[in-house]
Amino acid sequence: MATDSWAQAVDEQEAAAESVNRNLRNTILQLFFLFFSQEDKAAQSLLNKLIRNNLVNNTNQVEVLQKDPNSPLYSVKSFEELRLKPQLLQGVYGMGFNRPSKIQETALPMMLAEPPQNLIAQSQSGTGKTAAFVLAMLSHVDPNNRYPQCLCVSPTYELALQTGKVIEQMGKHYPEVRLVYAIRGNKLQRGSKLQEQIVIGTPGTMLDWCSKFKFIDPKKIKVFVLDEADVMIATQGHQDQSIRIQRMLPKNCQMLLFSATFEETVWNFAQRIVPDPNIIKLKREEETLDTIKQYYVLCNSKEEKFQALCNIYGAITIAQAMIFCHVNKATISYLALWELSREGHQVALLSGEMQVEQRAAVIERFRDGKEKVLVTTNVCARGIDVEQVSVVINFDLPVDKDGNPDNETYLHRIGRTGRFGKRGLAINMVDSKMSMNILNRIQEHFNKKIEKLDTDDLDEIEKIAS
Ligand SMILES: Nc1ncnc2c1ncn2[C@@H]1O[C@H](COP(=O)(O)OP(=O)(O)OP(=O)(O)O)[C@@H](O)[C@H]1O
Repeated sequence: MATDSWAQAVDEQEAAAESVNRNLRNTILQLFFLFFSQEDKAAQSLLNKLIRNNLVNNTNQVEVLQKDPNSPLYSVKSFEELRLKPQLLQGVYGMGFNRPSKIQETALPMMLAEPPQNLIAQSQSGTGKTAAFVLAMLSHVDPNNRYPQCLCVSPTYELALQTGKVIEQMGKHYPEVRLVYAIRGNKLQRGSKLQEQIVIGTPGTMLDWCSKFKFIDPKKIKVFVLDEADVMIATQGHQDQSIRIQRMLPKNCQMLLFSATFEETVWNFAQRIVPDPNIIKLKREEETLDTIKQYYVLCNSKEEKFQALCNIYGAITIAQAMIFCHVNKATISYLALWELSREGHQVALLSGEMQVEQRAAVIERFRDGKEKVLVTTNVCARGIDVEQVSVVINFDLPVDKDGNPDNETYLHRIGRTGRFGKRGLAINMVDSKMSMNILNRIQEHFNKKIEKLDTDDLDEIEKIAS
């Protein structure tokens, strides 16, 4: 049985590789044809597209990065050396992962040690944190025990669904382990006792399931994961609920906190609530990814910002883009429903005011490539993993409630592109002295220069994308 599924996983891998090769062969033939017909511009544009779509260089690039000690994808070990169960190795390879990333290689031995150790871990966006804690949960469950043993809490409904999918994929060859979603709308009968070993959900429903409805016996939990831990701690409601869940868990329950960002006060708080933790922390200058190029565009009005957006779209091929703006219905509707669609783009709109089920459906369509542009707010800033997002646009810069730069949100937003070694482009729209000041403070905070881009110069735009 195990051998069959292994063979099937290998077949799937080979079929995927074969289809990539076929596409590559066709495109290269097309490229030769264009060069020989002296269609230089068309050939150049196709070549750029090829590179941007990562058909040529992404696999190579990941391999190169995984050998570069300065890259967050650097690893010296194989997944075998991390001593994963054979079923999980099959899951990992079935997902097309060849080697662990730095965070996976460092965090997994700590998380799998006996006796279990707590961990607070920071690693750049898109470097495989989810896979790391999912593997830890799947490794710790005892499939013979039919009750919840691992709880994983995410800040949003759609992120909980996305992480659940990763658990399902990684655990594909480990069918005895089951998963349930503690999210709004998933109604269980009163008095039920869950048999699934892993529960993934949002903090409010998870708390209700542990305390009010008693679907989960918190005393039997072995692993408690807080994904996007800094926002779980910094947001009042999430913090209360997460801490109330934590108080119900046994003293020796393993606590795992993960995020790409930990503001100093949040980091200190995390260390107070997690007993004796292992710590993986980035230096400030390591937080940004070199694979994401950052630019800003000077504009005088909303209309000019929109024109800049159109120029960018006119100059480069964008696989998929996410455009972030303030929680302002008027701007969102202006961009999504009217202007961009009128320009012929397939645009989706996602804001926090929508029903959660509706939001999940929008993300699903975007993930499937049915829409190429997602206009959204901070509700999508964190965690969402859509491989084809090659450009992130901050139509409005991220600010906190006092109007100060929200550095953490900035990092999470731009991290929706450039996932796992891919190259990405982040473009910030600046439309006032105040927003220039915010951008400057973001640059200072990360000690990273954000270059100016003239969107009236199409050649310049083409250059930054090549
Ligand atoms: N070892 C690996 N080899 C190849 N791809 C990987 C590996 N680990 C993770 N990935 C892929 O990299 C992408 C990013 O991973 P993931 O979503 O876990 O990042 P993250 O660190 O949790 O990001 P974020 O901070 O945005 O939440 C995913 O598409 C995932 O499938």
